[in-house]
Amino acid sequence: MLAPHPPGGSHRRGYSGLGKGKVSQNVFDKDAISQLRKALDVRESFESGNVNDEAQPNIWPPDEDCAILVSKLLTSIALALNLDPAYLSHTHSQQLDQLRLLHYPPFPTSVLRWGEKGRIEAHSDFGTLTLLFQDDAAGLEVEDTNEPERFTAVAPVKDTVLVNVGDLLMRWSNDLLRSTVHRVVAPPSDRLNGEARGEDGWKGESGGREMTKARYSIPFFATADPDTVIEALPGTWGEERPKR
Ligand SMILES: O=C(O)CCC(=O)C(=O)O
Ligand SMILES: [Fe+2]
Repeated sequence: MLAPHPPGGSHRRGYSGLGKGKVSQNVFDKDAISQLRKALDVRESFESGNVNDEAQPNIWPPDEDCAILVSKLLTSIALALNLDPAYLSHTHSQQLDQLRLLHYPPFPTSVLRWGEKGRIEAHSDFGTLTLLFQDDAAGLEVEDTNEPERFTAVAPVKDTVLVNVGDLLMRWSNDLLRSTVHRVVAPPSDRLNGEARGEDGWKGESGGREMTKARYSIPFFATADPDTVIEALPGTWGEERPKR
């Protein structure tokens, strides 16, 4: 838990996990309150407030570590391209990053597999690099860069960060580094028994009662400072490989 609500009720900011809170507003008797607290509410929450409220400072997940990792990756990429090590990382000095907290609720597998509803359609990310933290729910797929429409499942690996190249870095590297088209669908393990499309949709033998479990993921999108001039990086173009 990266942004925990402080213990007690006075600093009302940050994240409270399931079963951490209990509203006891209309109960005043001490014994009754302690009795009530034994059965904690099944709820999680995140609280924030006015940025100028000094008495109640907001508590956000730290993103400094992500920015440091992005900087290290950019340094490695610069070295691999025979550039000055800081060539790319110094363009991220303003850290105009975006952190997205994603929750895909449990959903009937037949609806997801038949494509009536999706989790996230095929797309590429727009910045330079994306760090993706995912749980063990699976369902992420990447498109084959040589064969459009052919997707491969990306199995989640515990305690790892998945890195995607974004469109800006692809443009900048004159398409040497390709941005990955990716999507989230029902995981392969959720194939339906006797999978087949009935008259009323893709239901399988069980009549479409299976549920695909919830998925949580956190992408961290990095991008270059707005005054960065994006033109094909030295070494990524030449007679054989003209600038795009
Ligand atoms: O849930 C995921 O892992 C993918 C999220 C994603 O691709 C995005 O938000 O751009
Ligand atoms: Fe994405």
